[in-house]
Amino acid sequence: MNQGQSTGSSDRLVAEALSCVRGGRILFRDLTFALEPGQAGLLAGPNGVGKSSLLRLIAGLLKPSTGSCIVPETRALCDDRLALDEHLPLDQALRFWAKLDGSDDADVTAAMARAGLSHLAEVPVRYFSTGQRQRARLARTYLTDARLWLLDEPANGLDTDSVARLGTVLQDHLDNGGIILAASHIPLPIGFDLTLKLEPLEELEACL
Ligand SMILES: Nc1ncnc2c1ncn2[C@@H]1O[C@H](COP(=O)(O)OP(=O)(O)OP(=O)(O)O)[C@@H](O)[C@H]1O
Repeated sequence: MNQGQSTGSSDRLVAEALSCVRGGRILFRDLTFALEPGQAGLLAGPNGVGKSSLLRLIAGLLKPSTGSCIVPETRALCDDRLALDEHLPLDQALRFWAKLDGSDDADVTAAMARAGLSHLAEVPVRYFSTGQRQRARLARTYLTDARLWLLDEPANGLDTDSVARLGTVLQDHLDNGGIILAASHIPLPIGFDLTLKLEPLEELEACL
């Protein structure tokens, strides 16, 4: 097997001939694409086709089976894992990460406002509803100053107003030179420069 790499950093996201095998199955092969600062890419395709795997691979959490990837040095992955201490009120849970990221209290306040969660700052995260938890995940992403945002179903559980608010924040990120790669079954209210439609492959066995 030709082991792939996820190495190098730049202002751009460049994926070269990426392939991914999981559980003995080829999910995708020879995927090549690039996103420039200010550009957004949409990952589409049916359940289980490998969208989340591709995001994790670009985040550096999975190794490609073949190919390589050059990514901005700072990247944030927002997926269904809630990396916040559920026993803490939201503002304290976010402050924990702010300290590690070198952000300050004003950044925490701004991230909560952008996620529409200012009124829940003092509520323990464990009491949050489905949509509020999703907005808390997004607030954690907004708190980073990562150039590349990797968003896995960012609109899951959001009401109409929250989807619109998400669109505003995503557009701000692009306008500031950020890059977004998002997997979403729900239409997101931003323009995409690139759509990658992943198709199920026939092979049941890895043969890379
Ligand atoms: N840790 C793992 N080990 C083995 N196989 C895995 C692992 N995680 C995911 N898979 C498999 O990889 C395939 C792709 O999963 P992935 O979550 O990337 O799909 P997806 O396109 O994001 O799907 P969805 O639209 O349902 O979110 C699935 O068949 C899944 O069972």
